[in-house]
Amino acid sequence: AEEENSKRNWSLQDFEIGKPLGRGKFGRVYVAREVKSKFVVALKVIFKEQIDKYRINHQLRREMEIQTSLRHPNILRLYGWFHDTERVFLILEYAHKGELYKEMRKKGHFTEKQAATYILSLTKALAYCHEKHVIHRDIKPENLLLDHEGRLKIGDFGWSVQSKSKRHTMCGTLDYLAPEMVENKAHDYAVDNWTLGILCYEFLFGAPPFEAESQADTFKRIMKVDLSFPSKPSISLDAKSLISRLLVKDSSRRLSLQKIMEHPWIIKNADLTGTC
Ligand SMILES: CC(=O)N[C@H]1CCN(c2c(Cl)cnc3[nH]c(-c4cn(C)nc4C)nc23)C1
Repeated sequence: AEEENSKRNWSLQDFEIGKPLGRGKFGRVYVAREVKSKFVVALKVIFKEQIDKYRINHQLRREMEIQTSLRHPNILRLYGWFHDTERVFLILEYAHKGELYKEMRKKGHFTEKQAATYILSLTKALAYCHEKHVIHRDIKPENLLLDHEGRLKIGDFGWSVQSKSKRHTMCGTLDYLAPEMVENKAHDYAVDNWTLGILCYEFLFGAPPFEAESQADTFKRIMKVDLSFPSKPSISLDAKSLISRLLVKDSSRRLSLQKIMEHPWIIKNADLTGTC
Protein backbone atom coordinates (compact mmCIF):
# COMPACT_ATOMS: atom_id res chain seq x y z
CA ALA A 1 0.00 0.00 0.00
CA GLU A 2 2.71 2.49 1.07
CA GLU A 3 4.78 1.84 -2.07
CA GLU A 4 2.11 2.59 -4.71
CA ASN A 5 0.89 5.52 -2.59
CA SER A 6 4.27 7.19 -2.54
CA LYS A 7 4.61 6.73 -6.34
CA ARG A 8 1.07 7.96 -7.11
CA ASN A 9 0.70 11.36 -8.71
CA TRP A 10 -1.71 13.03 -6.36
CA SER A 11 -4.00 15.95 -7.13
CA LEU A 12 -6.25 18.26 -5.15
CA GLN A 13 -9.28 16.12 -6.10
CA ASP A 14 -7.87 13.28 -3.99
CA PHE A 15 -8.37 15.31 -0.81
CA GLU A 16 -11.17 16.87 1.25
CA ILE A 17 -9.67 20.02 2.79
CA GLY A 18 -10.45 20.78 6.45
CA LYS A 19 -9.63 23.66 8.80
CA PRO A 20 -6.41 25.68 8.51
CA LEU A 21 -3.86 24.48 11.09
CA GLY A 22 -1.51 27.39 10.94
CA ARG A 23 0.66 29.30 8.60
CA GLY A 24 4.32 28.89 7.81
CA LYS A 25 6.08 31.89 6.29
CA PHE A 26 5.46 30.78 2.70
CA GLY A 27 2.07 29.17 2.91
CA ARG A 28 -0.68 27.70 5.00
CA VAL A 29 -1.21 24.22 6.39
CA TYR A 30 -4.64 22.56 6.36
CA VAL A 31 -5.87 19.33 7.83
CA ALA A 32 -7.07 17.20 4.90
CA ARG A 33 -8.43 13.72 4.30
CA GLU A 34 -7.53 11.48 1.37
CA VAL A 35 -10.94 10.64 -0.12
CA LYS A 36 -10.50 6.90 -0.85
CA SER A 37 -8.58 5.80 2.26
CA LYS A 38 -10.02 8.44 4.63
CA PHE A 39 -6.42 8.88 5.80
CA VAL A 40 -5.93 12.24 7.56
CA VAL A 41 -2.91 14.33 6.55
CA ALA A 42 -1.62 17.88 6.90
CA LEU A 43 -1.57 19.61 3.52
CA LYS A 44 0.96 22.43 3.25
CA VAL A 45 0.08 24.86 0.44
CA ILE A 46 2.83 27.11 -0.95
CA PHE A 47 2.15 29.65 -3.69
CA LYS A 48 4.55 29.45 -6.62
CA GLU A 49 4.73 33.24 -6.81
CA GLN A 50 6.00 33.23 -3.18
CA ILE A 51 8.61 30.63 -4.17
CA ASP A 52 9.78 32.88 -7.00
CA LYS A 53 9.49 36.09 -4.97
CA TYR A 54 11.55 34.76 -2.04
CA ARG A 55 13.69 32.61 -4.35
CA ILE A 56 13.23 29.58 -2.08
CA ASN A 57 12.91 27.07 -4.90
CA HIS A 58 16.20 25.28 -4.05
CA GLN A 59 15.46 25.44 -0.29
CA LEU A 60 11.99 23.98 -0.83
CA ARG A 61 13.35 21.19 -3.05
CA ARG A 62 16.01 20.45 -0.43
CA GLU A 63 13.34 20.37 2.33
CA MET A 64 11.28 17.95 0.24
CA GLU A 65 14.19 15.69 -0.68
CA ILE A 66 15.38 15.60 2.94
CA GLN A 67 11.98 15.08 4.59
CA THR A 68 10.90 12.45 2.03
CA SER A 69 14.09 10.47 2.66
CA LEU A 70 13.85 10.57 6.48
CA ARG A 71 11.96 7.74 8.20
CA HIS A 72 11.97 8.11 12.00
CA PRO A 73 9.20 7.94 14.66
CA ASN A 74 10.12 11.46 15.88
CA ILE A 75 10.30 13.10 12.46
CA LEU A 76 7.13 14.21 10.67
CA ARG A 77 6.71 12.24 7.45
CA LEU A 78 6.48 13.90 4.04
CA TYR A 79 4.37 11.34 2.15
CA GLY A 80 4.49 13.09 -1.22
CA TRP A 81 3.67 16.27 -3.09
CA PHE A 82 1.91 17.65 -6.15
CA HIS A 83 1.34 21.04 -7.79
CA ASP A 84 -1.15 22.94 -9.92
CA THR A 85 -0.64 26.11 -11.96
CA GLU A 86 -0.15 28.45 -8.98
CA ARG A 87 0.52 26.24 -5.93
CA VAL A 88 2.78 23.46 -4.61
CA PHE A 89 1.17 21.02 -2.12
CA LEU A 90 3.16 18.99 0.43
CA ILE A 91 1.35 15.93 1.85
CA LEU A 92 2.60 15.76 5.44
CA GLU A 93 1.90 13.47 8.40
CA TYR A 94 -0.78 15.01 10.62
CA ALA A 95 0.19 15.45 14.30
CA HIS A 96 -3.12 15.20 16.15
CA LYS A 97 -2.07 16.99 19.33
CA GLY A 98 -0.57 19.97 17.57
CA GLU A 99 2.27 22.24 18.56
CA LEU A 100 4.38 21.27 21.57
CA TYR A 101 5.02 24.88 22.62
CA LYS A 102 1.27 25.46 23.06
CA GLU A 103 1.29 22.52 25.50
CA MET A 104 4.32 24.09 27.24
CA ARG A 105 2.68 27.53 27.48
CA LYS A 106 -0.48 25.93 28.88
CA LYS A 107 1.47 24.21 31.66
CA GLY A 108 4.07 26.96 32.09
CA HIS A 109 6.80 24.33 31.96
CA PHE A 110 7.14 20.55 31.72
CA THR A 111 7.96 18.09 34.51
CA GLU A 112 11.46 16.59 34.52
CA LYS A 113 9.99 13.31 33.22
CA GLN A 114 8.21 15.03 30.31
CA ALA A 115 11.23 17.22 29.50
CA ALA A 116 13.61 14.23 29.59
CA THR A 117 11.24 12.20 27.37
CA TYR A 118 11.06 14.99 24.77
CA ILE A 119 14.83 15.58 24.91
CA LEU A 120 15.48 11.86 24.39
CA SER A 121 13.07 11.77 21.40
CA LEU A 122 14.78 14.84 19.91
CA THR A 123 18.24 13.36 20.52
CA LYS A 124 17.29 10.10 18.77
CA ALA A 125 15.80 12.04 15.83
CA LEU A 126 18.92 14.23 15.55
CA ALA A 127 21.24 11.20 15.79
CA TYR A 128 19.27 9.70 12.90
CA CYS A 129 19.51 12.98 10.91
CA HIS A 130 23.25 13.32 11.55
CA GLU A 131 23.92 9.76 10.39
CA LYS A 132 22.04 10.77 7.19
CA HIS A 133 24.30 13.86 7.03
CA VAL A 134 21.41 16.25 7.70
CA ILE A 135 21.81 19.20 10.12
CA HIS A 136 18.36 20.54 11.06
CA ARG A 137 19.58 23.91 12.49
CA ASP A 138 16.14 25.20 13.32
CA ILE A 139 14.86 23.04 16.15
CA LYS A 140 12.64 25.39 18.11
CA PRO A 141 9.41 24.70 20.04
CA GLU A 142 7.10 25.90 17.24
CA ASN A 143 8.65 23.32 14.89
CA LEU A 144 7.90 20.52 17.36
CA LEU A 145 4.59 18.70 17.16
CA LEU A 146 2.82 15.99 19.17
CA ASP A 147 1.06 13.00 17.63
CA HIS A 148 -2.12 11.39 18.98
CA GLU A 149 -0.12 9.55 21.68
CA GLY A 150 1.75 12.70 22.73
CA ARG A 151 4.91 11.55 20.93
CA LEU A 152 7.21 14.34 19.73
CA LYS A 153 7.60 14.93 15.98
CA ILE A 154 10.07 17.38 14.43
CA GLY A 155 8.01 19.32 11.85
CA ASP A 156 9.30 21.92 9.46
CA PHE A 157 12.54 21.06 7.64
CA GLY A 158 12.50 24.41 5.91
CA TRP A 159 15.95 25.32 7.22
CA SER A 160 17.64 21.93 7.26
CA VAL A 161 20.65 21.38 5.01
CA GLN A 162 22.34 18.37 3.49
CA SER A 163 25.68 19.01 5.13
CA LYS A 164 28.42 18.67 2.55
CA SER A 165 30.69 21.34 3.91
CA LYS A 166 30.35 23.77 6.82
CA ARG A 167 27.31 26.03 6.63
CA HIS A 168 27.18 29.84 6.66
CA THR A 169 23.56 30.94 6.39
CA MET A 170 21.58 32.71 9.11
CA CYS A 171 18.32 31.32 10.53
CA GLY A 172 15.29 32.24 12.69
CA THR A 173 15.13 33.82 16.15
CA LEU A 174 18.48 34.17 17.93
CA ASP A 175 17.35 32.42 21.14
CA TYR A 176 18.12 28.97 19.79
CA LEU A 177 21.25 29.78 17.82
CA ALA A 178 24.66 28.55 18.92
CA PRO A 179 27.51 31.07 19.28
CA GLU A 180 29.18 29.97 16.05
CA MET A 181 25.92 30.60 14.16
CA VAL A 182 25.21 33.90 15.89
CA GLU A 183 28.76 34.95 14.95
CA ASN A 184 27.96 33.66 11.44
CA LYS A 185 31.03 31.45 11.58
CA ALA A 186 31.24 28.10 9.84
CA HIS A 187 29.29 25.57 11.86
CA ASP A 188 28.57 21.87 11.85
CA TYR A 189 26.37 19.28 13.48
CA ALA A 190 27.20 20.49 17.01
CA VAL A 191 24.76 23.40 16.59
CA ASP A 192 21.94 20.93 17.13
CA ASN A 193 23.57 19.78 20.41
CA TRP A 194 23.60 23.40 21.63
CA THR A 195 19.93 23.74 20.69
CA LEU A 196 19.10 20.63 22.71
CA GLY A 197 20.56 22.43 25.74
CA ILE A 198 18.44 25.50 25.02
CA LEU A 199 15.30 23.37 24.64
CA CYS A 200 16.01 21.33 27.77
CA TYR A 201 16.28 24.58 29.77
CA GLU A 202 13.10 25.96 28.16
CA PHE A 203 11.12 22.75 28.76
CA LEU A 204 12.04 22.91 32.47
CA PHE A 205 11.70 26.69 33.09
CA GLY A 206 9.24 27.77 30.36
CA ALA A 207 11.62 30.29 28.76
CA PRO A 208 14.96 29.95 26.92
CA PRO A 209 18.13 30.66 28.99
CA PHE A 210 19.46 33.73 27.15
CA GLU A 211 16.19 35.57 26.65
CA ALA A 212 16.64 39.33 26.87
CA GLU A 213 14.83 42.57 26.04
CA SER A 214 16.68 43.10 22.77
CA GLN A 215 18.28 40.86 20.17
CA ALA A 216 21.56 42.63 20.92
CA ASP A 217 21.34 41.59 24.58
CA THR A 218 20.39 38.00 23.63
CA PHE A 219 23.40 38.00 21.30
CA LYS A 220 25.70 39.13 24.14
CA ARG A 221 24.26 36.56 26.56
CA ILE A 222 24.74 33.75 24.03
CA MET A 223 28.33 34.77 23.29
CA LYS A 224 29.13 34.93 27.02
CA VAL A 225 27.13 31.73 27.67
CA ASP A 226 25.54 33.76 30.45
CA LEU A 227 23.72 30.74 31.97
CA SER A 228 22.00 30.81 35.35
CA PHE A 229 19.25 28.65 36.86
CA PRO A 230 16.25 30.24 38.62
CA SER A 231 15.48 28.79 42.07
CA LYS A 232 11.86 28.16 40.93
CA PRO A 233 10.90 25.61 39.69
CA SER A 234 13.67 23.77 41.52
CA ILE A 235 15.27 21.22 39.18
CA SER A 236 17.58 18.31 39.86
CA LEU A 237 21.38 18.60 39.78
CA ASP A 238 21.35 15.98 36.97
CA ALA A 239 19.20 18.29 34.80
CA LYS A 240 21.54 21.24 35.47
CA SER A 241 24.55 19.06 34.70
CA LEU A 242 23.14 18.00 31.31
CA ILE A 243 22.24 21.58 30.34
CA SER A 244 25.70 22.82 31.42
CA ARG A 245 27.38 20.12 29.30
CA LEU A 246 25.44 21.22 26.19
CA LEU A 247 25.58 25.03 26.48
CA VAL A 248 29.33 25.08 25.94
CA LYS A 249 30.83 27.69 23.63
CA ASP A 250 33.48 25.38 22.17
CA SER A 251 31.32 23.21 19.90
CA SER A 252 33.82 20.33 20.08
CA ARG A 253 33.34 20.11 23.85
CA ARG A 254 29.53 19.81 23.80
CA LEU A 255 28.13 16.49 25.03
CA SER A 256 27.62 14.15 22.05
CA LEU A 257 24.15 12.85 21.14
CA GLN A 258 25.23 9.37 22.26
CA LYS A 259 26.37 10.71 25.66
CA ILE A 260 23.07 12.59 26.05
CA MET A 261 21.16 9.29 25.62
CA GLU A 262 23.36 7.77 28.35
CA HIS A 263 23.18 10.75 30.75
CA PRO A 264 21.90 9.89 34.28
CA TRP A 265 19.11 12.51 34.03
CA ILE A 266 17.80 10.94 30.80
CA ILE A 267 18.18 7.38 32.13
CA LYS A 268 16.34 8.27 35.36
CA ASN A 269 13.53 10.39 33.85
CA ALA A 270 12.83 9.64 30.19
CA ASP A 271 9.88 7.43 29.25
CA LEU A 272 11.23 5.02 26.61
CA THR A 273 7.95 4.82 24.67
CA GLY A 274 8.26 8.55 23.95
CA THR A 275 4.82 9.23 25.41
CA CYS A 276 4.29 10.21 29.05
C1 LIG B 1 5.46 26.07 10.82
C2 LIG B 1 4.27 25.18 10.74
O1 LIG B 1 3.99 24.58 9.70
N1 LIG B 1 3.52 25.08 11.88
C3 LIG B 1 2.37 24.29 11.97
C4 LIG B 1 1.25 24.70 11.06
C5 LIG B 1 0.43 23.41 11.05
N2 LIG B 1 1.43 22.34 11.06
C6 LIG B 1 1.08 20.99 11.30
C7 LIG B 1 1.69 19.94 10.59
CL1 LIG B 1 2.87 20.32 9.39
C8 LIG B 1 1.34 18.61 10.84
N3 LIG B 1 0.43 18.28 11.78
C9 LIG B 1 -0.17 19.27 12.50
N4 LIG B 1 -1.08 19.21 13.48
C10 LIG B 1 -1.34 20.50 13.83
C11 LIG B 1 -2.31 20.83 14.85
C12 LIG B 1 -3.15 19.92 15.45
N5 LIG B 1 -3.87 20.62 16.33
C13 LIG B 1 -4.91 20.10 17.23
N6 LIG B 1 -3.53 21.92 16.31
C14 LIG B 1 -2.58 22.05 15.39
C15 LIG B 1 -1.93 23.37 15.06
N7 LIG B 1 -0.60 21.39 13.13
C16 LIG B 1 0.13 20.63 12.29
C17 LIG B 1 2.66 22.84 11.59
